[in-house]
Amino acid sequence: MCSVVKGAKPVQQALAFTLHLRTKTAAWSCAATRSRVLYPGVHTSSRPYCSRMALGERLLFRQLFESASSTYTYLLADTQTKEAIIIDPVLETLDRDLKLVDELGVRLKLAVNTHCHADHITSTGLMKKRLPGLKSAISKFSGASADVHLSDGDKINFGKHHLSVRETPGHTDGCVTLVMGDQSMAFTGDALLIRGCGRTDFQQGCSKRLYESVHQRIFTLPDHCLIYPAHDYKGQMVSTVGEERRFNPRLTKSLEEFVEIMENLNLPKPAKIDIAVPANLVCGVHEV
Ligand SMILES: N[C@@H](CCC(=O)N[C@@H](CSS)C(=O)NCC(=O)O)C(=O)O
Ligand SMILES: [Fe+2]
Repeated sequence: MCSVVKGAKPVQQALAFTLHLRTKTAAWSCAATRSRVLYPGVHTSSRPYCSRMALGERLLFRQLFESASSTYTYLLADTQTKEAIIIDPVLETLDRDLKLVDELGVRLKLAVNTHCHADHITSTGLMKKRLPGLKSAISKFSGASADVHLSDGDKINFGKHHLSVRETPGHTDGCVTLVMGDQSMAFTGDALLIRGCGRTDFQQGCSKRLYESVHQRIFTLPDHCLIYPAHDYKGQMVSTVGEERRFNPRLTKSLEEFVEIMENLNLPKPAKIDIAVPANLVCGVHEV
């Protein structure tokens, strides 16, 4: 049964985190061909863990990409019970994602958004219509409607696996990072991007809060913990906590320098912000 267990205490969480050193050979896929198609001129084949398909016993893991908004969607499932969850699915790739779910024979139980996205419309609302029984989830601080409102410490169970919810506000009030139970991987949404981070100039953004979120709630994970963000604009697919702690050009700086950097990004606003935010506040579909 896939479920969200509310309000696990930090001590309980810590006990649940049994660091599982994986000695078995994981299944890998060849990243080179796909990378060349998706990102001409960008060579990612030197980082084979980018296309890691299974991290260990009974875990199915897929990283999917939506090219118009450069969004990553993640599918995770227990290969024995077939219970699955999807993170940050995009409207434009709904059919692709549902086809994959069908082909892999997994049962999607929960569609989670890491935050109320400003650049694309989520497919969670339409996905629920196509898959009766599917529930949606988003942070209680997002202001968005969903079947489940997530809080810090909640556990999202799927089969024998779970993701722990860590609130990581700053890009928006309702940003969460989802951490695998064994802390082997973290889905950081737009809080922490690879060698970057989410902007803080709209949707209640606050650079000081984001800095504290990343340092206190993400950089405290083990160095080997894989970082899977919601976006990448340079063809990068995965990083680690250790890498970002050492090489992130924004978050290796002092708080004061970070705030200064964020105040001077001068990014154009996302092209779809005026339609995406209102739509995402109602799960991606306006009720008629
Ligand atoms: N050009 C894109 C929007 C790009 C953008 O603003 N990305 C966001 C994440 S989506 S809310 C961001 O935080 N970027 C940080 C950065 O440093 O790039 C569009 O028009 O959609
Ligand atoms: Fe965002």
